[in-house]
Amino acid sequence: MLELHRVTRRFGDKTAVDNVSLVVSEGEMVGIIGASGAGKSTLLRMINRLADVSEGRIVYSGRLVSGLKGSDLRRWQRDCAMIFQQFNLVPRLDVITNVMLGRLNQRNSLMSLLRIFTEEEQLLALKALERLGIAQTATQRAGELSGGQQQRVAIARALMQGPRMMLADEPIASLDPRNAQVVMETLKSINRQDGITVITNLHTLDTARTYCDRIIGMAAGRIVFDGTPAMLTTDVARMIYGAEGLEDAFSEAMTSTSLAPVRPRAERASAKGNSDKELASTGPLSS
Ligand SMILES: Nc1ncnc2c1ncn2[C@@H]1O[C@H](COP(=O)(O)OP(=O)(O)OP(=O)(O)O)[C@@H](O)[C@H]1O
Repeated sequence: MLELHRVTRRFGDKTAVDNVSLVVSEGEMVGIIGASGAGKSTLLRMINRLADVSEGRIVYSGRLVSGLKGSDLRRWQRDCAMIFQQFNLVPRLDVITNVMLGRLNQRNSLMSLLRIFTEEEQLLALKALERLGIAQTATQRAGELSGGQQQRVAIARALMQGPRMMLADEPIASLDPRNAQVVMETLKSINRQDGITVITNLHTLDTARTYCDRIIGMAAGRIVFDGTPAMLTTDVARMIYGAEGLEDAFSEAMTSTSLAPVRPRAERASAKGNSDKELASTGPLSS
């Protein structure tokens, strides 16, 4: 169980996250929504300890995460994998090496420095890529892949860490609706099949509603809504986004997964371009 107790983060005189308390149970799939600047990224970054809390405590399974240092902190960051909007891969390295980099926290520094990976690690990386339907890209440079493929490589890298929790900071914000859908289905499958807790920041309401069991709404650094998708009415959305932000939250121009009803794989494969090849190879996750 992850617990946040009265967590605040300030940057100078700006309060990005304001007195947030929250409990997330093992195996939940939680979406965090809110207007730009609401504090969603800062909240996730504090959980992963990419940012420190200014006040308050973060506890996981009884351990004070917000106080961890050195190897304990590295172990936590391995248990609590994070993926980002911009994928954060090493573009000039091949895909499989990028995935194996997910093991860095678990190996000695000389082997890491020389990028020597064991056969077992290579097999694990291939398995992760296979699961995400992109094993055929293993030897390609990561920078040559489409955005949707790159995000799946990032998820494979996160899986290599053997995490207990996966944090995703706007994982679909740079993707077209169809790739966004594939990535969200992947996260859902990781949550359902592996029992990994997933907490993801999302821009649009429909995506949160479709994929998450629980939605947390933030505004001005505070939690203003915490409930099921069914409880997320238009009035609640107005409170989260403000009247002027509401249109954006529902906007089809923003990344949304609602525009792309899943078509049979064969149909998708016969459609145009690279992204369709990619979708044709996504395996059971995209079906
Ligand atoms: N490193 C930083 N230094 C100064 N201010 C920051 C920093 N990081 C975040 N902030 C500020 O804190 C507030 C919350 O930012 P945050 O990125 O957490 O919001 P967000 O809800 O994730 O927004 P977006 O959806 O645009 O990513 C914003 O006003 C932002 O400008």
